[in-house]
Amino acid sequence: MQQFKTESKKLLDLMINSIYTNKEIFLRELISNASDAVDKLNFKSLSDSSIQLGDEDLAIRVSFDRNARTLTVSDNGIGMTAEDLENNLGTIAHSGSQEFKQANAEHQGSDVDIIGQFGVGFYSAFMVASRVRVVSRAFGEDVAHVWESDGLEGYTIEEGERSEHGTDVILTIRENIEGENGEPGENYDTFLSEWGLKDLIKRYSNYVRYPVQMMVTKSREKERPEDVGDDYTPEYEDYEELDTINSMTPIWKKRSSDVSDEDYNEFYKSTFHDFEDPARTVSFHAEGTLEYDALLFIPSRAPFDLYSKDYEKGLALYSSNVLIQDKCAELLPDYYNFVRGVVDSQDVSLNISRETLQHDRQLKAIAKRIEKRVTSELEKMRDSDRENYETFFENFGRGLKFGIYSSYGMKADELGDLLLFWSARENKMVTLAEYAAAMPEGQKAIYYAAGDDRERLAKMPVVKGVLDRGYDVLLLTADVDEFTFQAMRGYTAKNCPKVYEDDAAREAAAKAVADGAEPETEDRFLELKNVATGDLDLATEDEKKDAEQATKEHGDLFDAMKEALGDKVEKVAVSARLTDAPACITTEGPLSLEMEKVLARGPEADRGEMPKTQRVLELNAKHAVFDKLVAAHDAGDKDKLALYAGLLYDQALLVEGILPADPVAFAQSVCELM
Ligand SMILES: Nc1ncnc2c1ncn2[C@@H]1O[C@H](COP(=O)(O)OP(=O)(O)OP(=O)(O)O)[C@@H](O)[C@H]1O
Repeated sequence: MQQFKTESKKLLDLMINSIYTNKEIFLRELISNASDAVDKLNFKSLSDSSIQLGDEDLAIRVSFDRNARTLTVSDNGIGMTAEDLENNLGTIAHSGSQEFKQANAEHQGSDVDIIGQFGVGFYSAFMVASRVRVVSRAFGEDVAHVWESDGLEGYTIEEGERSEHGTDVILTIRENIEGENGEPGENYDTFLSEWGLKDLIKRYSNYVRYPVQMMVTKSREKERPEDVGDDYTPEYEDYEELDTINSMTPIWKKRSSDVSDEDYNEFYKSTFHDFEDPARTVSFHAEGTLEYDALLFIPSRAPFDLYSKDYEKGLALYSSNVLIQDKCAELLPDYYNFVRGVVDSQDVSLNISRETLQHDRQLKAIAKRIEKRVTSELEKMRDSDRENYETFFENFGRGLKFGIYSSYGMKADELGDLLLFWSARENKMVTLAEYAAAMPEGQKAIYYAAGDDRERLAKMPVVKGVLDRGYDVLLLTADVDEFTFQAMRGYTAKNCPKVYEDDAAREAAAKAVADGAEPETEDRFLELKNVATGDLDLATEDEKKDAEQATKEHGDLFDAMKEALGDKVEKVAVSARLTDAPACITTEGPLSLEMEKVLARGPEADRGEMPKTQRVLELNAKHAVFDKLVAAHDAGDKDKLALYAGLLYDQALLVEGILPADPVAFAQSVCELM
């Protein structure tokens, strides 16, 4: 059989320039290799008693020399022989670490956490280095070897010196490239600066299990000379000290019973840059085909940019303690975009650049589980910690409602129970289930009113009308509320009690159920009804009769008023929902006044595609104003009737929070009347 021939130069070029989107990850790759090398020696020491290692002996060191433009990553791990250098660094896509993992698969426990698998990470060094020199001495060997390459033509291996086992990877960092013609340049100097390197170590390698150390410059007060007076100003000096930069132990791998709330809170605040403790912390370990640890936080307050388009949702994704993605968006649905946290799995199949996963389905499986956990945590909070849940809902409720609306109600079953709305009767936030449970027998709908101000809504005649009949009204004040309700028909059908046409039907059904039979009477689902739209079907038989009578009697009056109002209204009619107020505006069809208002602020209005409400001017036939209307009409005073009709229409809109289309004309009409 013929062997494939590889064009190594081209392959190397591909490796260096095409795999990674982010140059800075080279440091993550070199530190991961160093960690693997230390891990291998550690593993060897566990099975070979002649090797004595103290835990504190094992470390990774990062250093740099700005003048020589070198950056060195050193470890005192297993090291490489000349043959290893040839095999591992001279062969692209040969992973000594993967081989090691396979060879020792049976004996590995949690003491080993080998990261390398593809055999390419090392070459990422050439993204930032013009030359790489590797000085390595294998454990148990007397001589060291030096591998060197400029990443273009090939490499050399020679004998060299190193005082003990381990490896130094020395990069000659490229010169900065100036930006040209508006194109950004490249600043390689950050890889030769203390803060730049510290930042990268913390970001990508914070949880590597061995210490990553670096000499750092610190400042201290100089010793005070003796006999100094009170006016002595302290002097400071810089000094250098070896610091461990990474925090090593991933808190999410610890059992939650071993971690204090304070530690979780501290971790949350420092990692996700919040100054308040999280409202909830959830940590769990998933087992099965895909094993992973997850640590999730529900913040106490919304970040200022939560609703801006720059906000990025996502959880940090780690594999073998190394950061793969800062914000893996696929792990969270949009409506849980506020959740922060970490997922760490050794089992996920990474793509070669270690920047994403190869298999979507693994992410999907994790995301599903996370969603369930967040939902149940929120339910727990809703039921046992209502005050904090209300704060949570104030912060993040809009996203949940939007989740129902934008999924066309598909998410209503999951999210519907988490919603809270203001109850006008109870004067507090309630869930739909709580509303339904408190309904008096015979109530056929969940009533709501929508507008931007709760106080104003509570005073609306149509709201009072329903409250007076003994039914609670939910006061919705968020833009998305009514749109969400429209997507929740399926929710009430499934999750709320059934309702019947009348008492007799309900009693017949209850009796049938008690007798163990199928109820013959038809039930229907509890509708969500805006108190200012359509027929509320609340009038008593007497009221209905009165309304019919008034309609018959004053048909001409209504026609005349409709004529005066023109296409502002569909019709003028007798109201069955008003008690004290003279008139109100209601709508027919699916669009309410509030929805029209919301849409007028959105892109539909800019495109000139605004749907219009079908408005009805409803009159209270028992109000003194009605008598005035009748009198004006009977006297044939068309002008007066038109004036009254216009005024009633405008003031009814004002009550709804809508300014008259022509405020000047409205003011003039009021004066005329006076
Ligand atoms: N510091 C080191 N000490 C000892 N061996 C090393 C060191 N760095 C690299 N190696 C060897 O070189 C091999 C190739 O390294 P490289 O970074 O290219 O790939 P990898 O770490 O195996 O896989 P991945 O591409 O997934 O990171 C490693 O598998 C390891 O055997």
